Amino acid sequence: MIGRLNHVAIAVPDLAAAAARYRDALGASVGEAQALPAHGVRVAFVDLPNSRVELMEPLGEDSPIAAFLSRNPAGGLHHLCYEVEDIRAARDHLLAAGARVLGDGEPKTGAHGRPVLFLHPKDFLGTLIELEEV
Ligand SMILES: CC[C@H](C(=O)O)C(=O)SCCNC(=O)CCNC(=O)[C@H](O)C(C)(C)COP(=O)(O)OP(=O)(O)OC[C@H]1O[C@@H](n2cnc3c(N)ncnc32)[C@H](O)[C@@H]1OP(=O)(O)O
Ligand SMILES: [Co+2]
Repeated sequence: MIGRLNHVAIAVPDLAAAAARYRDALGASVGEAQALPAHGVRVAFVDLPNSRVELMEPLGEDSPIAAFLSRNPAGGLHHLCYEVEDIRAARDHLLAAGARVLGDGEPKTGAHGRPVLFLHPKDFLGTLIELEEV
């Protein structure tokens, strides 16, 4: 069911500082920051030869990554995003298998303009998983 690794996300307290660190210390190519108010984050993608890193800072009062950052004030690995061909079929398969799909279970539009869903970290070895339909 899951295909390519689309991105690995890092939650950070300061996106500009994180982007500068990747650019200056690691010589990475970091895209423009994009605010995603519907998701409560501002993100910038680090493009790599075989995948991407998503740097994310909280946006707004109810950011879903605020609590994570209070537990990890310097930042930390936040989620893995896998690609799927049919996100609703994947969701239904996972629900039937007893996994928890976060939110109301309806795919939302992600940073790449494609449908995404999140799976509870406690159901997947302590790892928050995002699925993105491609
Ligand atoms: C979609 C746009 C963009 C894109 O790529 O296109 C993005 O990726 S946006 C990313 C930001 N949005 C989300 O992360 C949405 C899904 N996340 C959530 O709904 C919450 O973050 C949630 C429910 C996973 C965690 O909420 P919270 O941090 O408030 O903590 P809880 O007390 O509810 O957590 C329960 C339990 O899980 C552990 N936890 C929390 N976050 C993570 C994590 N990222 N990785 C691993 N484990 C996590 C937390 O420590 C608690 O564990 P416990 O042992 O019970 O203390
Ligand atoms: Co993501």
